[in-house]
This record gives sequence, C-alpha cells and structure tokens, in this order.
Amino acid sequence: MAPPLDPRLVKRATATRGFLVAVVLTGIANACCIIVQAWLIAHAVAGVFGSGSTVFPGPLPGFGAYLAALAAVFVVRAGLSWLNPWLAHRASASVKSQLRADLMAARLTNPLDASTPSSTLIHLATQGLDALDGYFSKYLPQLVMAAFIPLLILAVVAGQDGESALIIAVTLPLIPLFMALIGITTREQVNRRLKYQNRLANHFADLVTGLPTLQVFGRARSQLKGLRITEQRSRIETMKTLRIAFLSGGVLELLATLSVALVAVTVGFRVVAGDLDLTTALFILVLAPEAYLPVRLVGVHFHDSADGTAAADAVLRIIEAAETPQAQPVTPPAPGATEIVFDRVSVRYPGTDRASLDNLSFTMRPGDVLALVGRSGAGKSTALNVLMGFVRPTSGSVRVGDADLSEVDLDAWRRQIAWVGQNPGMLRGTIASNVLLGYPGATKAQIREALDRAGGEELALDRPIADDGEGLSAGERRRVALARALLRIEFGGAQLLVLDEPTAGLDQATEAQAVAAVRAAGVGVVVVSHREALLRLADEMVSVGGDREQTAPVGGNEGVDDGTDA
Ligand SMILES: Nc1ncnc2c1ncn2[C@@H]1O[C@H](COP(=O)(O)OP(=O)(O)OP(=O)(O)O)[C@@H](O)[C@H]1O
Repeated sequence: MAPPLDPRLVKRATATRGFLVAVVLTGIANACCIIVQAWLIAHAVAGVFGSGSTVFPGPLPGFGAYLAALAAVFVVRAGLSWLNPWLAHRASASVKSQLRADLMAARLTNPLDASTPSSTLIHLATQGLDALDGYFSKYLPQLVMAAFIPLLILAVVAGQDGESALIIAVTLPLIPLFMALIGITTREQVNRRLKYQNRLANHFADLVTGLPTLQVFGRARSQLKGLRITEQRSRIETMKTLRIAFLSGGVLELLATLSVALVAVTVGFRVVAGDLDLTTALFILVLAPEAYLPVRLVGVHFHDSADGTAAADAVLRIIEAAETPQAQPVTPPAPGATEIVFDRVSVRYPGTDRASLDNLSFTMRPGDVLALVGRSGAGKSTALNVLMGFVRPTSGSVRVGDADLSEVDLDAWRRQIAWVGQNPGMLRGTIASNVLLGYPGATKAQIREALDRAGGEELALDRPIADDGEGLSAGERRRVALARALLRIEFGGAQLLVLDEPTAGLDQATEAQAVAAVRAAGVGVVVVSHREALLRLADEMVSVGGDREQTAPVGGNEGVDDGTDA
C-alpha cells in the first residue's frame, strides 16, 4: 500500500512543504479550540444544573459569559475552516501545475515513448491530476488533524478520568487498523478503475481519429458495440469503488459510535454512582466523539483523494522514467563543422522481437547532403530519430565529432537541428504562428519570405489552423513545416536540416521550389525520401535495411526534370 503522503510528491512539488507546515499549525489550533469548546459547554450546562466543578476549579462566571466565549471559539473555528481549504486550493493548484510541467518536460525528452499513449497522457494531465484537489483540500489536512487532535484530547481526558482515557486509548487504534485493511482493497480497486478509465479514453480517442476511415469502410456503427463494452466496464469499476467507499465509511462510523457509547455508558454509571461529578462527565462526553471524528474522516476523505493519488503516482512514474541520470552532459559540437558517424547502429523498440533498424553504418561529412533510402519499414525514420536523440540505439553508437551522442546535452544538440517530420506537428493558431515556432523572433516579412521559399506563396499568414493542423492539407502542412525549418536555419542558427519525406504529396512545381530551398539552405542535410528530385541533391546515398533494389526513386517524379541542377 502506498504511504498516506507520497514522499516523491513532497520532494518534487515544493508547494506541498509550505502547505504541510500551515496545515500542522491550523490542526493544533483546531485541537485547542475543540478542547476549550468542550470545557465551556461542560461548565455552561453543569452551571445550569448547579453542579460544582472539579475541572479547572474556580469561581463560575455567568451563563452569558460562557455563551460569549463559545461564540468566540466558533468564530475562530469558522476562520480555520475557511483558511484550510483556501491554503489547500492554492497548494493544489501549484502542485498540479508543477506536475503538469514536469510531465510535459518528461514527454519532451522522449516524445516517441510508446509506453504511455497520448490519450492516457492527456487524461492524466487533465482530469487525472485535477483529482488531487480532494487530496489536498480534504485528505491531507484531515490526516494532520488525525495525528494531533486525538492525542491532545486523550491527554486532556487522561488528566480528568483515567478509565475513560483507557477506553479511548484501546478503541481508537482500531479505526486506523480497519482503515489500513480497507485501504489495501481500495488501492487495488482504484488502480483498476484508473486503468479502465484510461482504456475508455484511448478507445474514444482512437475512434475519433479513425472516424473517416471507419465511416468509409462502413464500420463506424459496429464500433459502438466495443465502445459500449469499454464504457460499461469503466462504469462497473466506478460502482465497485463507490460501493467500497460507502461500506468502509459505514464500518468506520459503526466502530466510532460503539467506542463513544462505551465511554458514555461507563461515565453515565459512575455519575449515577456518585464516583464522577457532572461537569467532568459532560466534559469527557463532549470530547470523546471529537477524538474519533478526525480519524474517521481520514477514512472518508481517503476515497476522495484516491483517484488523485493514483494519477499522481502514474505521473511521477513517467517523470522518473524520463530522468535518465546523465552524469555531466557534454556540450555537443556544431554539426556544421563536424562529422556524424553511425557505427553499426541497431534499434529494437521495447515490446518488439525484431530490430526496427539493423546495423546501420555511415559517415556524414559536415555540409553534405546525405540521403537515406530503403524499402518502407526499413528503419529510415528510426535512424532520424536516433540522430535527434529521441531513440537510443540498442547496440552500436552514434558519434558527433569526438563525443558519443548518448553523452551530449541533447537539448543543445537539437537546438542546432531543423526538422521536417513525416507528419509535421501543428498547433492551434495561424499559419504564421506555426512558422514562428522555428524562430519566435522572426518578423512578418521574414515569415512570408520563408513560406514563399518553401513553395507556399498562396498560403495566407493569418489563415487559422485548428487543433492538430486541422484545416491544412498534408502538402500544405509540409510546406509550413519546411518554412519553419528554413527560418530556424536562417535566424535560429541551426546547422543541420533533417527531412523525412518533406515533398511527399507536393506537385512537381511546388516540389521543385521546396528542393531549391533545401539546396539554398547551405547546411548539412539528412533526408529520407523516395522522390527523385530530392535524391538528386544527395552527395551520398545510404541504403537502410540493405535492400538496394528498393532504393531507386519510387515517387511520382521518376525521370522528370524538375528544373533543379543534378
Ligand atoms: N514506436 C515504435 N514501436 C514499435 N515499432 C516501431 C515503432 N516505430 C516504428 N516501428 C517499427 O519499426 C520499423 C521501422 O519503422 P520506420 O518508421 O523507421 O520505417 P521507415 O523506413 O521510415 O518506413 P517508411 O518509409 O514507410 O516511412 C517498422 O516496422 C515500424 O513498424
């Protein structure tokens, strides 16, 4: 079972520490208020019945004075009840934003990590972490109060009546014991529920992405059945969790009620027998339930927080997995002035039993245009991902100058690279804002010029782009991505252009423009393409997968003179 307070959360989310100190202080203040409140109630009631007091003996003030003091205690308790959630929500907001930032940073270091699907990541970063609100605003403050209030009350009761203190001391630990037993069952159930919720999110995301395909093949409606099954499974697991929550709440409530009844019955008999005065008995009777309440509420709020802690646990695992300790990252050499050597590089993706890239070796001289060719699935894109440090070779090595790529500061290495991927990523905004990603300081004129060079003269800068590039054709996306890369080379200081099928889907005239722009970029280029126009630029061709027969250009431009110098 996970500890009530995850040490990784305290270590990583600094806001947690200040919050814990504040919660401890308010917890102690609350405990003092409860004791004073019980003392005032006991004296006020006993005063009405004219009983003498052995609790804090002294002259009894009037009933009105007790009421005024009680009102003051209520005001202080109300203030504390307001302060706690206020502090909790501030801490929770800060912890969530820190975890989200760390999660994104973890994904950025390894954007191709297939172990966490993007829809799971989205669920964790949004609703998943939002569930931490319950943890911070309810569970954690209650946990701290449960640690202080019962002990303080026990000490005060022990000072008044040893017998009652003994009953409380024996019965009180039963509640955390039962809670621990319930917690073990709940933790497994909550993780199972999170798993099914993630599965539902992934299923839904897949369906939405593949909807046009499913529609064309007439399979859209039949998918509803699968979705219904996943949704039903998620609902069943949610109901199971709720059932455990209600049942465990009932068990703890019963235990606390029986314990208080035990104290009340013994105290009552002793008052009747004259062994205990009324004020002391009332004082103990008012205090006893308050000793059990905080511990019992921990059990209740545990269920409110369980979803949040399960999500935080999943997020922390992803963050920690991405933190591969790199002793002292070496400053990478400038790719424009150094050789890049692939030495028998092989890659086997986790969970697969065959190499996706097998024994690739080549040496690229600075400033060269190197083309990677080979059949589909031979591992060309994988080789580019290795070059950019997104994928680590399973065997073999990549050397950049005197350094091994695995030892260099990858952020610094990537800052020197401009990239056009096979499916270039686009963000919601405009064409201009997407080109600007290449060099955020570029002016409108510079963006326009880069787009024109990339063959996108007709693309208006202020044309809106929806989520994930919706609204742009595949060819338009590639031209926007190429313009972005050109801007990065010209103004951002990138010295290596990495291209993965940048001209696929372009007509001959537009392709010729894009090819001319690549040639004019004046930096080293590593290109994956099946298109003759681009391959003609190459100083060297490297066959990936060893299948030379398939390396001949297969695009729509075979034999076509695209107007570029070979
Ligand atoms: N994240 C991944 N996990 C598991 N296997 C993968 C992953 N990415 C790629 N592969 C597999 O690795 C092999 C090489 O893929 P890669 O994309 O590098 O090929 P490619 O030569 O670029 O193909 P294409 O010309 O069709 O784009 C393929 O069989 C692919 O299915």
